[in-house]
Amino acid sequence: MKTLPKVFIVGESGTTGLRLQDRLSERKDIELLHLPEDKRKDIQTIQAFAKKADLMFLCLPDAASKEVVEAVKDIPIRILDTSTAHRTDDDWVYGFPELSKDQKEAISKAQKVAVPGCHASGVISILYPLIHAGILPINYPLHCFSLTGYSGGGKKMIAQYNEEEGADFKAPRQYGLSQNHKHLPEIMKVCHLCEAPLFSPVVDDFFEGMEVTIGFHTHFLQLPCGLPGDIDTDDFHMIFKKHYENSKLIHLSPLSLEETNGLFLSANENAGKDSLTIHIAGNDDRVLVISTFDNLGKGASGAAIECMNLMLGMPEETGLVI
Ligand SMILES: NC(=O)C1=CN([C@@H]2O[C@H](COP(=O)(O)OP(=O)(O)OC[C@H]3O[C@@H](n4cnc5c(N)ncnc54)[C@H](OP(=O)(O)O)[C@@H]3O)[C@@H](O)[C@H]2O)C=CC1
Ligand SMILES: CC(=O)N[C@@H](CCC(=O)OP(=O)(O)O)C(=O)O
Repeated sequence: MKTLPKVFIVGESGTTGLRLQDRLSERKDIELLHLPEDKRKDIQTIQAFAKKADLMFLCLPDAASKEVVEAVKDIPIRILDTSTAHRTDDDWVYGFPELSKDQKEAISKAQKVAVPGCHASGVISILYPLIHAGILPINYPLHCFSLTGYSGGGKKMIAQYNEEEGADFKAPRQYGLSQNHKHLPEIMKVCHLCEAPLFSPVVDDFFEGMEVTIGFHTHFLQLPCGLPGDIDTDDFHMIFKKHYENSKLIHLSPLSLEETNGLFLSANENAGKDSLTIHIAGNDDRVLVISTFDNLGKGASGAAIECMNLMLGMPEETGLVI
C-alpha cells in the first residue's frame, strides 16, 4: 500500500494555522499529524515530529519561526513558513508559483519555501506581470493601496475587534504610516524595484478579504524595446491575460471597462476562497489594477497549500476553493 505524505502544523491554533487545518483535515491524499496540545511549543516534541514527517508548516510569529527552523536544521524535513522571517532569505524559495514556470519548478523541488505576505501577494500579482512585460520601469514612482479584513492581524487583532467598543474600530483605519511596512522588502526583492513604493494599508471592520489597488499614469510607462506610442487599457488586459492564462488560482476579471463604471468593488468579493481576481479599470490615461483575494486564502493558508501541493507533486489547486 502506498504511504501518504505526513504533514504537520506548528501554530495550529492560530488564525493561519486553523484555516490550514480546516482545509488539510479534509484531504485523503496526505496524513495530517497533530502536535499534542500541551507540547505544541515544546522544541523537542517539534523535532521528534519533524523526524517522522515529510513536510511541516510554520504558522508562528517571526521569532518563533526562526527558533523552530534552527532547531530542525539537521533534519531533512521540508518546511513551509507563513511568517515574514525568511521571505528575503536567499536560502529560501519565495512561494509565489505564478511568477514564472521557473518559480513553480523551484517551489516543487525546494526544501524551504517562504509563503508570501498577504499585502505583498496583491502588490506582486499586479506589478510582476507589468515589469516582466517590460512596460513598467523599475524606478516608477508607485503608490500601492491595500484594504484588509482584521483577521490579517492574527488572534490579537481579532480579539480587539471582537471585544473593544468605540468608533475607532468601526471606521477604516490606515496604518504603516511611517512607510516601513514589513512587506516592502519582499515586494522590492521579487519585483526588482529600485525605488520603494509608497504603501497605504487600511484595516477595516470585516473579518477576511483584501483589495489591493495600484494606479498607473500610462504616459509614464514605456513600450518594450523603446518603440514609440502609448500604452492603453487593452495592453493591460493583454499582459495580465497572457501572464495568468495557465494559472488555476489567479484569474483576470471578465468585466469590461464599461462594466466597471459605476461598480462598487467589495474587498471581500473573494472571501472564503483561495483564488485571486485581477480587475482592470480607469481609462487609457489613468489605469487602476485591482487585486481581490482573501488574506487567509491566497494571502496565507491557500498559498501555503498551493505550495505544499507542488512540493508533493500534486496539481497546485488540489483541495483549494477557487
Ligand atoms: N492572519 C493573516 O492573514 C496572515 C498571517 N500571516 C503570518 O502567519 C503567521 C501566523 O499568523 P497568525 O496565524 O495570524 O497569528 P496568530 O497570532 O493568530 O497565531 C500564532 C500562533 O502561533 C502560536 N505560537 C506562538 N509562539 C509559538 C511557539 N514558540 N511555538 C509554537 N506555537 C507558537 C500561538 O499560540 P498562542 O496563542 O498560544 O501563543 C498561536 O496559536 C505570522 O507570522 C503572520 O504574520 C501571513 C499571512 C496572512
Ligand atoms: C491587518 C494586519 O495587521 N495585517 C498584517 C499583515 C498580515 C500578514 O500578511 O502578515 P505576514 O507578513 O506575517 O505574513 C500587517 O499589515 O502587518
